Amino acid sequence: MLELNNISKLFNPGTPDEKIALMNASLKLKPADFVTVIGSNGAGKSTLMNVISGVMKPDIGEVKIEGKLIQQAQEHVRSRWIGRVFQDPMAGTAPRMTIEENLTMAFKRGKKRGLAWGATAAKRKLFREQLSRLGIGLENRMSAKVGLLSGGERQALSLLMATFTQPQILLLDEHTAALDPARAELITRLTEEIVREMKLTTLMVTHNMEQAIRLGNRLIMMDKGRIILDIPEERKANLTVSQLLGEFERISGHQLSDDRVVLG
Ligand SMILES: Nc1ncnc2c1ncn2[C@@H]1O[C@H](COP(=O)(O)OP(=O)(O)OP(=O)(O)O)[C@@H](O)[C@H]1O
Repeated sequence: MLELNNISKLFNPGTPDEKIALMNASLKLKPADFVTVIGSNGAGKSTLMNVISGVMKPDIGEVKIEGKLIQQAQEHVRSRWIGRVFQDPMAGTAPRMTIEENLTMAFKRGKKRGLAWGATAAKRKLFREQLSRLGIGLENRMSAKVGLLSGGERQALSLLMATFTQPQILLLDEHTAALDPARAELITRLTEEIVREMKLTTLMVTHNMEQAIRLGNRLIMMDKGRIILDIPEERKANLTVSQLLGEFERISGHQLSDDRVVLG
């Protein structure tokens, strides 16, 4: 499904400010893989997401979706195949537009099959159905401006918009980190449901170690631009947070230094 081959990305190469963001990173995701990603500060997690979504071009290496090289495709073109939810609830939606207008944008981006663009009543019915899945009453507020929603509501809408057209890849970039615990729990539950129901191939960066173990079927660890460990489902199922941190230390030779780490 998604294939990264020997991706490297340096910032400010050849200067005293040189930073290795990715170094020879390779990763293959099978359809419906749900992979959680943890790592130290500056390990390259966001850069990995940026290289996949087309925000950044790698210096070297290949990005493939379903066997096709996509590194020449611009970010807006890739957004047909790739859905992304950011940490900032303000990032994925347009605040001055209504919920319905925001959903229309997401709908247009992917052009959901089988529904004519002009069929307004059918479109509205679909939006209402999708919103009611979130279970937070947004289906009754379709003409409300998105800027008026709470952070949690907005992030739920961002998640819905990112997955609306069943993207081939879903990127979740610390998407619960800026929310209070109750809202983070809601978004986590919705994520699990949507990913499972739609069988989405998903990559989720998190600072929450318990979440990294509990969610998904694979866990990868990053350090200094490299993927240092790839833990399959069987091993992940019985892992504890202290074993996970011990494993990180054993392989990287140092403790996980993450100023936003949540142990669980
Ligand atoms: N635009 C940029 N210009 C210069 N250096 C950058 C840029 N973006 C990232 N870096 C550097 O690349 C390295 C990887 O950064 P990245 O943001 O991918 O790490 P991360 O794992 O997401 O970190 P964190 O968990 O702290 O957010 C870091 O050393 C960072 O300082």
